[in-house]
Amino acid sequence: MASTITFIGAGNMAGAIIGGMIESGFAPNDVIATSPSDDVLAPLRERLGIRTETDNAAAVAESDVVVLAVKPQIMREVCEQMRDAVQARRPLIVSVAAGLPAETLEAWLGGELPLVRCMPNTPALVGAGAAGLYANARVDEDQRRLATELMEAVGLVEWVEDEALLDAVTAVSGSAPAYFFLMFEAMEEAGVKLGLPADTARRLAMQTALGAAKMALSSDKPPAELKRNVMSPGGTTERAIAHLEDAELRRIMGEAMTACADRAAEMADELGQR
Ligand SMILES: NC(=O)C1=CN([C@@H]2O[C@H](COP(=O)(O)OP(=O)(O)OC[C@H]3O[C@@H](n4cnc5c(N)ncnc54)[C@H](O)[C@@H]3O)[C@@H](O)[C@H]2O)C=CC1
Ligand SMILES: O=C(O)[C@@H]1CCC=N1
Repeated sequence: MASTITFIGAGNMAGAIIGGMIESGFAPNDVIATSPSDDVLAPLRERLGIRTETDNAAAVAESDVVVLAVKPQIMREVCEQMRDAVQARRPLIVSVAAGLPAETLEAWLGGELPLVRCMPNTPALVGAGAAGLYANARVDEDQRRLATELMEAVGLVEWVEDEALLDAVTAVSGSAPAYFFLMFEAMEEAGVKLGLPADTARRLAMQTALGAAKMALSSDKPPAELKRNVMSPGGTTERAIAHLEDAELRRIMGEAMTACADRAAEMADELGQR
């Protein structure tokens, strides 16, 4: 039996997951997206053929899975407003919100609910997402499979058994597309300084990132060895890599990712304790 999956919130993340789901063959009629504004919903409805609803509780009343995809800052209010509908239906809850703990979300929704916390990323839109998932003790095997199926429709799924590790997942994949986009910006700017047209530099940098990722994923060699294979002794790459190592790229990445994970934990404190 097909499950009805409702997305509460229809912004960047929900749009990316829904787009990937439809692309991978989920029936548009089984998917509902909600938002207070029909202006947000209309393009999704028209582009993807999914159902939409401005009333969260009405959508929940016919759902088997409810994906919480609003900003963490308004999550409490949104959960409390649909608490009765959730308790009447008891669907599987999947939260994609950064930071917010499973226990807090479950309490805001009235308690005793199967809940999966998921940290996805926006490349889900092109079927190349990477998500970390954590299930609370009420999630049964079928629900675990359903959550896996939902997120595998848009990319890689890795389960973690310790909820705190989702902060690490946020640093490694949730926020990480932005690190690579920053790298693209920097490479394009440098390419232009070296004389290339901007669009040429951009295309070359992006294709190279795609190639490097595909190659690393399909190789049994570790990245360090693949890197060494590009570095001819006394050649150009060696010079570039030495510069990046001297500039302590590893330390900078470590600090940025620690800041990211710390912020996820901080958000849980800020938002969960109200
Ligand atoms: N953007 C990203 O790369 C990632 C975001 N997330 C998480 O996804 C969640 C959503 O983030 P974004 O999609 O970036 O935000 P967004 O601002 O693009 O989307 C939020 C959506 O919620 C809707 N909304 C506002 N009030 C509502 C209400 N009362 N009922 C229903 N919908 C309502 C808005 O219309 C908007 O469409 C956040 O909790 C964030 O932590 C997680 C991983 C990656
Ligand atoms: O920046 C954020 O808070 C969200 C969560 C992970 C990616 N975007």
